[in-house]
Amino acid sequence: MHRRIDIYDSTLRDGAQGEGISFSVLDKINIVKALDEIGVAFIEAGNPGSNPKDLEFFEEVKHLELKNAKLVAFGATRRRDIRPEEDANLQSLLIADTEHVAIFGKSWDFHVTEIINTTLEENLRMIQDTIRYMQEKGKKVVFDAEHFYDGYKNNREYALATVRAAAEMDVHSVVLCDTNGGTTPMEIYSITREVCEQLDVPVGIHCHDDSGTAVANSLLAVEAGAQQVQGTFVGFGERCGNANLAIIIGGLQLKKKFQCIPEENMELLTPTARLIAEIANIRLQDGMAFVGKNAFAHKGGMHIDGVNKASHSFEHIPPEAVGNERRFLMSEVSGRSTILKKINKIAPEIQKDSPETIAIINRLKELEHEGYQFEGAESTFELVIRKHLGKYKPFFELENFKIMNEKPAAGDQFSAYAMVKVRVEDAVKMTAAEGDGPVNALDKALREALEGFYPILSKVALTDYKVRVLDTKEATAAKVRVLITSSDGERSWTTVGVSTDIIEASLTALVDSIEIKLIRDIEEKMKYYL
Ligand SMILES: CC(=O)SCCNC(=O)CCNC(=O)[C@H](O)C(C)(C)COP(=O)(O)OP(=O)(O)OC[C@H]1O[C@@H](n2cnc3c(N)ncnc32)[C@H](O)[C@@H]1OP(=O)(O)O
Ligand SMILES: CC(=O)C(=O)O
Repeated sequence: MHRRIDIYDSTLRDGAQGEGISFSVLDKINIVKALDEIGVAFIEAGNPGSNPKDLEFFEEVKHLELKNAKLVAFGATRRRDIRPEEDANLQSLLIADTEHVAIFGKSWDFHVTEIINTTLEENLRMIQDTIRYMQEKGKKVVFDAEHFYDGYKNNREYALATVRAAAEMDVHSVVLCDTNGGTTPMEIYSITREVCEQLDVPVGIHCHDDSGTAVANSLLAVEAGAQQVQGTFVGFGERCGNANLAIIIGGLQLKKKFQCIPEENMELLTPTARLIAEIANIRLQDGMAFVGKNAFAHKGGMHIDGVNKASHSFEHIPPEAVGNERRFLMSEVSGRSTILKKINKIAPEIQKDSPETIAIINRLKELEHEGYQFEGAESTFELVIRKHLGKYKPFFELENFKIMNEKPAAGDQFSAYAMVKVRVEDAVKMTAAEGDGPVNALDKALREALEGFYPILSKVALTDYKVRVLDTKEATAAKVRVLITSSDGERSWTTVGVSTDIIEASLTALVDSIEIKLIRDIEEKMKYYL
């Protein structure tokens, strides 16, 4: 292992400056626990001078025992022309009662004279007075040199003077910020290297992603000598976001052998990223490196064939190393190896060259051509395989159904009614149900009709319903693809239907969903008796 890198997470401070992000005190506490568990060194947990919620949080968080991370409260240097003890924001920082505080100060001469409207000399005094005051109060100070790289490019001597002013005070670290996210990777490397050579205190890096290079910039800053990396765990933050720490940790620890978090916690990388996204109520991008749902999803037939022979043929690291998982996607670009894996779950005797394998691939391609997509709906594909192999017996027959829409809806509650007639062997049952729309009414009527025959269906609920119009030129006569996700509380599965009639497409997906549940039920029972 190379040197240790301090991971400094600002999800709760700079992350909270991202559009659409708002944490409750409990959300913040839960994120602190997750970050501590995975083993980041610092958690910049809020800006106590900004709002009462952050102050309340710092009061609450005192009761938490952290095993790895140190909490940091964040705020600006004192305002111009006043003493630190007169500055309300600095007083709030003290109330937060953390061992470390982060103080951001100006490093770009233009910001000093045009944004905070003071002199270059007063700004240097603001930096040193604030650090001294905090140190007198027993705090360890992280100094964030805001806009350092833009400042360096505009007035190198002055930018360096601001970080020297902080370093002379023997701060915990001086962090170089690419606040506007516009600095290129090689500029970051050479400027950071120069600063690291000049300062006697540890240097950190804080990048924003406005040029899409925040991760690359952070990695290069470490190569140039930075010892602390600031960012947010899944990358959200002001404007385009902050450097994504999950990706940085993956890159630094697995590829460059720096130690960012305890080695045994690397497998928490994906669960932690997903938990933080969940708490923040954002969707983690499927394509996110290391931790995204697609990071190890293989679609091309040749890739799948390669991965089955040797996983590193198309994977840069094993997914388990970061707690992620490999997925093989079913589609028209799948080869026989992928399809065979699915077929073998139902008929282990079938080989790659068996005529059944070829016939099922051809059927898959035909169906995709008609508008089906099985990537997210493998349950329907399982039924295609079963039907093709003769390993399928319908559980029921839908003899007929009728749907009525009503507008305005009676009592403003339901807008649609459905009647269905089903046959199970010689028994026939008719039911009617009302629903929030035709598909909801049909779903309810169908389940009600079948529950008498198959009580297990009472556990099934529809959890997601998506419609995609496939040929927009045809307007209302266009084909639609309906994806339905169902759950029985333990498992969820997705089925698909395609038709020019949205009701028919929904019905196909609904029937497949019910059949899959009944097949799983039989499989469970067989396992029990074997
Ligand atoms: C790059 C970064 O991400 S830095 C962090 C940015 N984060 C935030 O702004 C979120 C939290 N901020 C807030 O809640 C509020 O801005 C507060 C409570 C801190 C301050 O609110 P207000 O007193 O109403 O000031 P407002 O936000 O309008 O303006 C900022 C003030 O801070 C001053 N200021 C800005 N940076 C600094 C600094 N590094 N040192 C000292 N003063 C500063 C500005 O000069 C301005 O004061 P002025 O109006 O006297 O010129
Ligand atoms: C300090 C900070 O958040 C920045 O400069 O971007």
